[in-house]
Amino acid sequence: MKVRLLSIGKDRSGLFEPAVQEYARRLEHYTRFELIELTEASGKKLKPGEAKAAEAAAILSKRKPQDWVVALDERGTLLDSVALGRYVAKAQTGAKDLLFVIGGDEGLDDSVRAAAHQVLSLSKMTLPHRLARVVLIEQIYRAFTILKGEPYHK
Ligand SMILES: C[S@@+](CC[C@H](N)C(=O)[O-])C[C@H]1O[C@@H](n2cnc3c(N)ncnc32)[C@H](O)[C@@H]1O
Repeated sequence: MKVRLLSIGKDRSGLFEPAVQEYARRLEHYTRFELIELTEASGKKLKPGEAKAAEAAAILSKRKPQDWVVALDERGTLLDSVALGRYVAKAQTGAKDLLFVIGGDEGLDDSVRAAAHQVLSLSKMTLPHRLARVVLIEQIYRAFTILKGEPYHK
């Protein structure tokens, strides 16, 4: 299976990128994995709603027919790590790929949530999107170690 993690905008602080790259490297041991970064539309002098719609069009153009789209949103469903592992296993069994999507400063457009197979919350709190990205990639890595019965998850 292939897992892709799509996000909007660059990590200008550089705080989280080393951790993301480390988990991306580790994930390659378990699955085909790709990080996708799309340019923020908010810097293009668009109104907030227009920026979200432009980002949504770019996000949805990356979908492939075999993808299950998982939209990250604080209002989504809270899963524990074992349940995320079960979700990954279900996708694997169904010969599906996973496309995880993290929004930009303005969040995700309704059209992305509507197109998603799952809207996933990492917490009820709002996280900066770059921090959400590192938490999510660690949880994807953890899910694969759970499926392999490895001791990483205690
Ligand atoms: C700064 S947040 C956007 C907040 C925006 N006000 C909203 O209503 O969505 C940027 C992105 O980070 C991700 N994110 C932030 N907190 C999250 C959480 N608790 N659970 C899941 N994703 C989160 C989402 O993908 C969100 O679109």
